[in-house]
Formats: sequence, structure tokens, C-alpha cells
Amino acid sequence: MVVKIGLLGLGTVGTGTAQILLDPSGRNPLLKDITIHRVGVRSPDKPRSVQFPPEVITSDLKAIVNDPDIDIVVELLGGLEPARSLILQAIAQKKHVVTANKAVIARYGDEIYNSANQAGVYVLLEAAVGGGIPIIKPLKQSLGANRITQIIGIINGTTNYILSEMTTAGADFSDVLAEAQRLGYAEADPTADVDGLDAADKIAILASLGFGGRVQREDVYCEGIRQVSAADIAYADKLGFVIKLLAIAKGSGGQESQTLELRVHPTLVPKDHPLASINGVYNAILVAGDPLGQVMFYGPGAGSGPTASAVVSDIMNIVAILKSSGQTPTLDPLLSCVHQHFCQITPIEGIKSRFYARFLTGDLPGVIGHLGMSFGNHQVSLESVVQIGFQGELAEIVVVTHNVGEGNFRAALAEIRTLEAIKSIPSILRVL
Ligand SMILES: NC(=O)C1=CN([C@@H]2O[C@H](COP(=O)(O)OP(=O)(O)OC[C@H]3O[C@@H](n4cnc5c(N)ncnc54)[C@H](OP(=O)(O)O)[C@@H]3O)[C@@H](O)[C@H]2O)C=CC1
Ligand SMILES: N[C@@H](CC=O)C(=O)O
Ligand code: NA
Repeated sequence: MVVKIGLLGLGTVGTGTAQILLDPSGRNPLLKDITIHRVGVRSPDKPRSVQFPPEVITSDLKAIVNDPDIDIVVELLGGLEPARSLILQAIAQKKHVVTANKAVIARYGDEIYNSANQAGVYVLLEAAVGGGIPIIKPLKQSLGANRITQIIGIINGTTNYILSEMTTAGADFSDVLAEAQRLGYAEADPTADVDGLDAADKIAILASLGFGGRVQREDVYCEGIRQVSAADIAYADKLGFVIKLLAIAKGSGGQESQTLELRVHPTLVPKDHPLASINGVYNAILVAGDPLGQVMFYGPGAGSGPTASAVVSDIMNIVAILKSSGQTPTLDPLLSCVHQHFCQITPIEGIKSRFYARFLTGDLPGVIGHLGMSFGNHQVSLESVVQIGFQGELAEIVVVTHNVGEGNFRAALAEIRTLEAIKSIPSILRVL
């Protein structure tokens, strides 16, 4: 039995996927039973690094999802539309779907999985989070015996690449972003990477799997890396931290958790923490659960080959099922998406964390005392206060707090902004 693939998209990930499927020697024998039947792109005449006969390539994507010969639709277009409609149409035609599209799944997962469960088909998405790192299937299967309490990850390769280059080479933000785009790591619109939206899509998916409920994408609190400056990277270094864009999901009771913390923001990570040494396009996801303790998944989080490796593993899973049963009478609950309810998410004001804040002040006696007083007025206790240097006439004071309520911290800052000596607060970051 030969399984026929309809490949939607032949860009960075589509090309990597085609390259694996067209070169099966030395890989799992299942790959020899897969053929790329049709390929859908925007511009069929564009020169490509993988060649297909002209009749295979088309810009008519609807014809692919409706083609009765195709068993599995592999959606590697990106963006919300037409990707969402094509996935739904493929499901309606009772085709299995493999996708790398976290943006669509994070927003329309509810609609897509309800349709897929009704149609009795799989929608697999290993490539959507962590690129080549196996994380979706481990959360669905290998870690299923645990009560998951935390998922903390560096899950955007582009921003990790940018922050790493800014830290090690003192490189300029826009130059590094251009290089990440050239290397195929960034989204078509890199705003999704830089503003933390891509990481927010991904943590919504991971939280849903780890905590056994669906997640509304708009409930994920999200800050990107635009406000992270060379000065903050240097101060963090002096204080024993590196700055990383972290995605965090926490719940106290595994799948019975009443509420979840769900957030993405640049974070000062202690240099001895396992996530501190994850650099470049690499991603890492730390999962904590009972009775497992902690496990960390690490590897290339973006790029053509690594992401394609995850796409093809999903295709192989479906091919193995099709070959062993000839059909899919009931969906395997460890591979499909069975949960129905939506998780409650704690608003960011209700979350406790440590903070780093940098102040530019007049170089006057008593400034540090006034700062300490204002923090104290709002029950914000301080771990350290240091005056490290000057910017022109202004003194630069950096404060790191203990674990405090976000609401208390914001109230203290509001009071501090009214102090005459405080000229500006150029950065406020959270500390792990
Ligand atoms: N790049 C990466 O490292 C990773 C990407 N992903 C995800 O994988 C997916 C694909 O990303 P990537 O390969 O980088 O994207 P690219 O922009 O490199 O490729 C997109 C492909 O889809 C085709 N396409 C896009 N829109 C349409 C449309 N409306 N009609 C017809 N064809 C269309 C393009 O056609 P044409 O070639 O003619 O322009 C192109 O072949 C995205 O969901 C992304 O988030 C996930 C993990 C890592
Ligand atoms: N743009 C994403 C690609 C993979 O999901 C990233 O940089 O991580
Ligand atoms: Na993955």
C-alpha cells in the first residue's frame, strides 16, 4: 500500500520535508511507502531546490485537499488563512492532517479538533512546537503518567538567536534579525517572533497538552524582546543572569489544576539554571511533574531539516496506523486530542514573580532611600539595589526584588514615577 501525500507549501519546511520523503534510503522503511502526490504553492514557476514534474505542482490548493487519491494533507503554508480553511476542508474529506502551524492550532484548535474527532482523522503537529525537538508526542504519551506542574521553555528560535548574538557578540538587533530571516528561522512576518506571539502560540499548545484542557490564545500574557537593550544584557551579566524569552505554564494539580499561570516574557535567568546555556536557534523545554521530577528537551527549534524531521515523524505515525489497520475505526486517545473543557488562566496581576527594574535618576543624596521607601509602602521587598554607573548626568540604579505580587510591584512603580529624582524607568523585566 502506497500512502499519498498532498503537500501544501514548499518553502523552508516544505522543502525539507520533500527532501526527506524523496530520499528514504537509510531511514525507516515506512518512508518507502509514501509518495508526494501533489504540491501546492503560491508561485508554481518559482525556481525550487527540489524538483517535481510540472503536473504535480499547482497553485490550486483546494484541488489538493479535495483530491480523493490523497490520504494525508501536510499543511506547511503558515499564516491563518487559507491554512485554517484548507485544514478544515481536508478533515471534511476525511483526510488526516499534519501541520507545523502553531498560529492556526493555538487559535482554532477547538474547531479543528472537534471536526477531526467527528471525522475520525488525526491532526498531528510535532513540528509546531520546538521544531525538531520531540515534545508534543512525549507530552501526549511518554509523560502521561505524571501530574504536570510546570512547563518552562525557550521555544522561539529567532528570539533566542537574537538575544544570544546580542549577548555574545554585542550584535545589533536588526542585523541579527535579518540573519535569522535569511537562515529561514523567522516567521513570514517576524513580528510574531520578536513580540513573543509565536512563543505564546506554542505555550498555549503545550499547556493544553500538559494540563489536559483547551486554552484560549488571548489568555496568554505576552511581552516580546523589543525593549531588551544592550544595557540590560550587560547589567544582567554583572548580576549573574542571562536574558531569555521564556514561555511559562504552571499549574498546581496536573490535569486537575483549578487555574494556570500562562505567560511569555523576557526573563533574567540565573547563569547556573539549565535554560541559561541554551543559545542560538536552539530551544529547550523543561517539564516538571509528579513523580518524574524534571526532564529537559533540547535541540534545534527551527530551520528546514530539523522541522521537517518532526513533520515526517508525524506522517510516519499516520502511515503506520493506516498500514496496520487499513483504516482508523476509532482514534487512539494518546495520539488524538480528546479534552473538551477550557482551562482557567490566572490574570497577570495575580501572579507572583521576582522583578528587575532599571531607573535613571538625578545623582542626589537619598534617592536609593526614597526608592526603598516606595517599594516598602507596597510590600515589595528588595533582594538588591545597586548603582552601577552613569548615563551622562543621570545615575543608573538597578533593583532586583524578591517574589512579589505583580499588582504590588506596579503600584510601587506608579508611586516611584511621581518622585522628583526619578527621570525614567527604561526597563522592567521579570527574574526566574
Ligand atoms: N521555518 C521554520 O523554522 C519553522 C516553521 N514552522 C511553521 O511551518 C510553516 C511553514 O513555514 P516556512 O516553511 O518557514 O514558510 P515559508 O514562507 O518558507 O513557505 C511557505 C510556503 O507556502 C506557500 N504559500 C504560503 N501561502 C500560500 C497561499 N496563500 N497559497 C499558496 N501557497 C502559499 C509558499 O509558496 P511559494 O513558495 O510559491 O511562495 C511557500 O512554498 C509555518 O506555519 C511556520 O510557522 C514551524 C517550525 C519551524
Ligand atoms: N519562527 C519560529 C520557527 C519555529 O517555530 C522560531 O523562530 O522559533
Ligand atoms: Na517538536
